[in-house]
Amino acid sequence: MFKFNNLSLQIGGNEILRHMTGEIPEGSITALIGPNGSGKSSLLSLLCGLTLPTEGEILLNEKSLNKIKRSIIAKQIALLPQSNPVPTTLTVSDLVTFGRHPHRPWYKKVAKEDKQVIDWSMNEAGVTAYAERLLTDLSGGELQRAWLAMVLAQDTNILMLDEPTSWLDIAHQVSLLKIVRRLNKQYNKTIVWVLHDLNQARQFSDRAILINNGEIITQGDVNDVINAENITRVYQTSVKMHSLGNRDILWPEEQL
Ligand SMILES: Nc1ncnc2c1ncn2[C@@H]1O[C@H](COP(=O)(O)OP(=O)(O)OP(=O)(O)O)[C@@H](O)[C@H]1O
Repeated sequence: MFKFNNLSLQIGGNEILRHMTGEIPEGSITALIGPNGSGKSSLLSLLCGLTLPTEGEILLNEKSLNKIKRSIIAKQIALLPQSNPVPTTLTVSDLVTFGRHPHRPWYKKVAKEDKQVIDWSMNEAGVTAYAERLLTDLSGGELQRAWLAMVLAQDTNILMLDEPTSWLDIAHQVSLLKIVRRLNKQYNKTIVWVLHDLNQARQFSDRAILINNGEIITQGDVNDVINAENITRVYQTSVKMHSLGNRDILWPEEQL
């Protein structure tokens, strides 16, 4: 699906990303992990075609991403950014309807098929009950799920989610992680997400790309990448793997 080769990004003379080479296989769930400021969102932005690399190339299904029209990319890739400005006059259902934008001309009425996808998306994200509420009247977690519904309504094969669980309580975190994994299994959607919770990343992803200081340190099977040795080295805090029931949990060694 995605292959990227020797990607570098400079902004205002600062080297943000350096010589990144890797791949994201079709139908996989890939977690981008790494400390704050390491370059995860910047890589996501390049993969969506929102930012152009200073050097290197991204291939989407063997085709150079910068040669694909934005209107075509919008039908293939949906992005949930880390933070969004909140439009003050929109309701949840207005926002989710915007998700259909790549599939219908703006001057046309919402078709029956669009309406079905909008309703399905709101239901999946758990926002149907407050569909007619203004975005400004929602809590942080409710708002996050409204944005997720908009992304789902875009109905793309690739979902890029930048810290989708921030603002969510633990029940809604698990619910979102499960929704995304079900979309992956049921519809073979390719998922790339930035997750700070390394145990969640390990449990819900197939692969991981570990980034530090704008470089890829390692990538591959999530269990090979997210281990105590790699995490201790890159995050510079000592962690250990513990068995809890039938699961391994990564936990800091530092005593509080
Ligand atoms: N437009 C910009 N101009 C200058 N520096 C930038 C710009 N965008 C990002 N950076 C810098 O690039 C580095 C990587 O940022 P990025 O947002 O990709 O990191 P991240 O790994 O997603 O971080 P976090 O986990 O904190 O969200 C940071 O040092 C950031 O300050």
